[in-house]
Amino acid sequence: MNADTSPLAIELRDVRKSFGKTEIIRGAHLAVKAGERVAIIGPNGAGKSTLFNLMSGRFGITSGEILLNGKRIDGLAPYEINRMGLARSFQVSNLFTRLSVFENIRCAVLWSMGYRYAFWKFLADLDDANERAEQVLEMIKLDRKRDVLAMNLTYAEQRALEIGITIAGGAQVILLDEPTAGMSKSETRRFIQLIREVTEGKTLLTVEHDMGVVFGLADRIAVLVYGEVIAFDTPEAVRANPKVQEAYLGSVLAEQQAAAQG
Ligand SMILES: Nc1ncnc2c1ncn2[C@@H]1O[C@H](COP(=O)(O)OP(=O)(O)OP(=O)(O)O)[C@@H](O)[C@H]1O
Repeated sequence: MNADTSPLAIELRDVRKSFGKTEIIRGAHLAVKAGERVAIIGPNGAGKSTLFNLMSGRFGITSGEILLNGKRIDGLAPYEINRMGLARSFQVSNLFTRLSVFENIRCAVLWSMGYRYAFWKFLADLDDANERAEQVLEMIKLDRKRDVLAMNLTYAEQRALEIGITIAGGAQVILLDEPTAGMSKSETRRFIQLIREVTEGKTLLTVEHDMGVVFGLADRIAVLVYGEVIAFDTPEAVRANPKVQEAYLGSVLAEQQAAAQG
């Protein structure tokens, strides 16, 4: 019996999702504890991004249940799920490129406060929003770039700004879709550290292809193959799991090792 009684931050119960006649998520189960860092890995097309889209409410599920902090969220709109404490980043850039770094963060903060074009409310909230935006800028180490337009940042800085936008509202469950994609090795190393810092004490789920990032960041790894979670365990246990070796890791590790040597 499992003696660990930590509360669950996010739970998937027999989740299924079809696009037309094709079932992409085929009875996925996952139970992530509050404060855990989890990486979701798996072959291309396994359904990793789809799983994120289901958790964040971008797509509706076909059947099953998704719970956030013990409450059902399947069927809710993305903004409702966000206000309940789940925020996600996207593979594709989500920045306002013609706004400054500070304004990007402040927009995200105001949005999370439920600001909806009410001018009196906007004025009342502005001091709080400014303060929170400054805190986030420091956390993502872009305070010295606060007035730079987002389009003039380096690629790695833009990715950091995206993380800032994702955490701006104070969500406790953070979903990051390939946060280090396209970065050099040294940028990736620094970025893993940044992710660790800004998600300290929060629950983190990442979709990730880079095994260095996965093994450097995750407390537990979920392996998704053809829309099913075939393993969910510590990095060591996942690495040693023959089912995972056969379905995915064996070939990926060999490829990444060859690339590192070549
Ligand atoms: N909106 C959609 N409509 C139809 N099919 C979709 C849609 N979104 C995803 N799919 C299909 O679902 C499958 C899983 O896609 P998904 O992007 O979730 O995989 P993934 O594991 O994230 O892949 P990758 O590692 O390549 O990013 C793919 O076959 C994809 O074509």
